[in-house]
Amino acid sequence: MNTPQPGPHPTPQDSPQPGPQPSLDELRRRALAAAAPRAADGDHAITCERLVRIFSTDGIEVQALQGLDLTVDRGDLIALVGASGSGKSTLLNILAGLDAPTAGTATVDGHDLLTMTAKQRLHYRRDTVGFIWQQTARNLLPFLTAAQNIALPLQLATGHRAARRHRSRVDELLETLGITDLAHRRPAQLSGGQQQRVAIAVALANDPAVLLADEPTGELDSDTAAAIFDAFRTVNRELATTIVIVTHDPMVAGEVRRTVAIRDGRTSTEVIRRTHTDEHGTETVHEREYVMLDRTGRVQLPAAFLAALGMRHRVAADLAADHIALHPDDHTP
Ligand SMILES: Nc1ncnc2c1ncn2[C@@H]1O[C@H](COP(=O)(O)OP(=O)(O)OP(=O)(O)O)[C@@H](O)[C@H]1O
Repeated sequence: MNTPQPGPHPTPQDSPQPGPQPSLDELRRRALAAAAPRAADGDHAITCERLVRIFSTDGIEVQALQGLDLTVDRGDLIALVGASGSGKSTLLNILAGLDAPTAGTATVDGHDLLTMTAKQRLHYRRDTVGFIWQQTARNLLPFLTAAQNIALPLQLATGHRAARRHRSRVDELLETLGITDLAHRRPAQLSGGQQQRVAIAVALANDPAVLLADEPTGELDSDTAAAIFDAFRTVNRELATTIVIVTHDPMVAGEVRRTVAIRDGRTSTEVIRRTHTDEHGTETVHEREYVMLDRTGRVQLPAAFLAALGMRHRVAADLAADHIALHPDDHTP
């Protein structure tokens, strides 16, 4: 509780003496310093704080991201879910370096996405992130074979100098994704699921720190979608790549350890799944839903919980040894 403390009232002597006004440059420097991201956190592949993206079209402003907070640990595999228009693709495009945020902070593998120059953004897109689109045809060049598609980002990064190294990287990715026998086929000779496997290999070619996928199973039937998710899990396990997948598919969201829900341009709740193996080797999966806690201590409680207990404008908060209890407001004036 922030109770005002009794104390001496300020007197004219206590008031700051008028001094020279700071220059515009000085004010700008202070504002930038205050807004600067905190020191890069070694454990986090992705950190977003109070991320804002405003689109202006025909004089109308849409606030697609409204102060979104998200951290993703290195090596994590997470699903981002949310209703249409909640801001999932906007977030993914920012993380991919395809779009720039309006305000807030966003750091991926130590790269500050707000202050990047156009040239740095180009390098970032090529070396730090891999991206997979929903439209299978958009991920691959139709006139190249699967192996040539995978080799292309390597050649763009280092030229043709390291051809032998490129070949072994292509072979390694074909094998990890179980598509070695498809190496010489063009996209039109592959099924949708096979094309997405090749697309994952293309996105991984330059060994990115983070792999981003926007509805990668949206055009696939459920069996093929499950197989693609298996491929993501294999890549995550074997190559330790951090993976963020936007999806509408509740089945897909149920397949990852962490599912983060976005609502109205903010992260709202997340579900963490833990697998427990007992002494007989039997596995059980435990699920727990969490709400986000931001740096100022704000939490967004699930609407269904609030409605169930009739909680509206305020709640009574009590601190216990290991939890905080929230009770409906029973205060009668
Ligand atoms: N380029 C743009 N110009 C104007 N408004 C945009 C633009 N891109 C997105 N928006 C708006 O921002 C909001 C969030 O859109 P976004 O595409 O991120 O949602 P989404 O959660 O990915 O939706 P979906 O699941 O339907 O793809 C929407 O209101 C959308 O209309």
